[in-house]
Amino acid sequence: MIGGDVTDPEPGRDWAAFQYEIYLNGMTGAVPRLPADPTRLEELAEARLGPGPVGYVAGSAGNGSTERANRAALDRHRIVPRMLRDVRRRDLSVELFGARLPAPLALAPIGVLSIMHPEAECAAARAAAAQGVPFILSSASSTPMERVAEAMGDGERWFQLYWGKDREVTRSFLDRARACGFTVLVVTLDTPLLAWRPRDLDQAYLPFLRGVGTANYFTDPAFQAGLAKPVHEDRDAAVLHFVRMFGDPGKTWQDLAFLREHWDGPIVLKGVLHPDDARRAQEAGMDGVVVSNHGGRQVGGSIGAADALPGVVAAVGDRLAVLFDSGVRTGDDVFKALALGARAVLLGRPYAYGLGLDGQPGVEHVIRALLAEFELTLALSGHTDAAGLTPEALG
Ligand SMILES: Cc1cc2nc3c(=O)[nH]c(=O)nc-3n(C[C@H](O)[C@H](O)[C@H](O)COP(=O)(O)O)c2cc1C
Ligand SMILES: CC(C)CC(=O)C(=O)O
Repeated sequence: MIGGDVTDPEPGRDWAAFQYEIYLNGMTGAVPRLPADPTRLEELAEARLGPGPVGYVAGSAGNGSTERANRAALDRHRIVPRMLRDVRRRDLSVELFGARLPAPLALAPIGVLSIMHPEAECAAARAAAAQGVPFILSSASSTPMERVAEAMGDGERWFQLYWGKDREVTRSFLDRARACGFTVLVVTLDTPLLAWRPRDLDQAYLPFLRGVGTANYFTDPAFQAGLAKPVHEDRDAAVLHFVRMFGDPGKTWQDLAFLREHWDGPIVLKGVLHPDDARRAQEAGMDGVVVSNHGGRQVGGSIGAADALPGVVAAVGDRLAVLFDSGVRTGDDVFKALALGARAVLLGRPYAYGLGLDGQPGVEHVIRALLAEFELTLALSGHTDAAGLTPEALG
């Protein structure tokens, strides 16, 4: 039986070595805990956790056409591999907001993760930290940000803000996030209201109404100040207050000045799909945008996110960091997004399924599999630097 390293790895950087780890473990009879094909995760998670929680994660706005458009847009772009280009040394690292990341990947903000696993955000954040990938903590996490920050040690952490109606709560969230060592603020623009989501409506499954995803709010002094009675005395009233204030359909571009004033670090606007909105982000002093349609969960019939990416990159790519999510499932999706001009991608639903199936190791498996496949795709297509990909790599 072969033992030891078979891939000449540089420790901690050779993502592709995961491929041989799986083969070699399998040869000793160890059954892989999760499949290598990420598209099987949803089905396995549903079998394990049932239709409510997995339906919430998998569900979309309207009839799901935006989610399908996300896949179609990525599938339409094709890689044109080049040969004989010496791809022994590969560099997946990228520079983002003054930090060097080992790979062009962060975990997308996903709220309410306790519906998938009891260790919820703490397990996902630890997995991200162990793999050197930034973890973006949702405002609607099921664990208070202080506990998640403590669980993940010195791992790179960004904070996603749901920019609600109460300024004092926003100010307090920013203060708490800063104190917890979150470096980048990700402001989600596409969720001022919750979309029409038929699957959740038919199952009457909305985590907040069950008190999940409210932990940052219920532990917040500014939020508590808006309640007639303490949370433990009237939980239903606290949930209703949360539902009423977490989104704000009244916000406009002018309001960004408040965030710029109260957050010193980089600010990234998530949910930008139009080049003019990207230009407005730049004019408002923002540092980056995430081209995203929230995984098709907000606007049915929307443009596929990868179809929106080239226009946004052309508008602001030389001045702002353009990130991408919505539909990323495989290593070749990461390759395509980078070739279209994204600096990094955010991974969404697949890591939530990995969490549901196997907690922290499940999330680590999903991250490693994605990056192994990306590194192999990069090399087999004749490229060595993630940061150097351009549209020329595509047909
Ligand atoms: C269950 C679930 C909860 C989410 N919660 C948030 C959230 O709290 N904040 C946010 O900005 N985006 C949230 N998102 C959107 C993700 O950050 C990301 O944009 C989306 O999952 C990308 O689509 P994909 O998972 O299909 O690739 C959520 C997505 C899912 C599936
Ligand atoms: C509406 C949110 C608070 C959670 C979310 O972003 C989502 O479910 O897509």
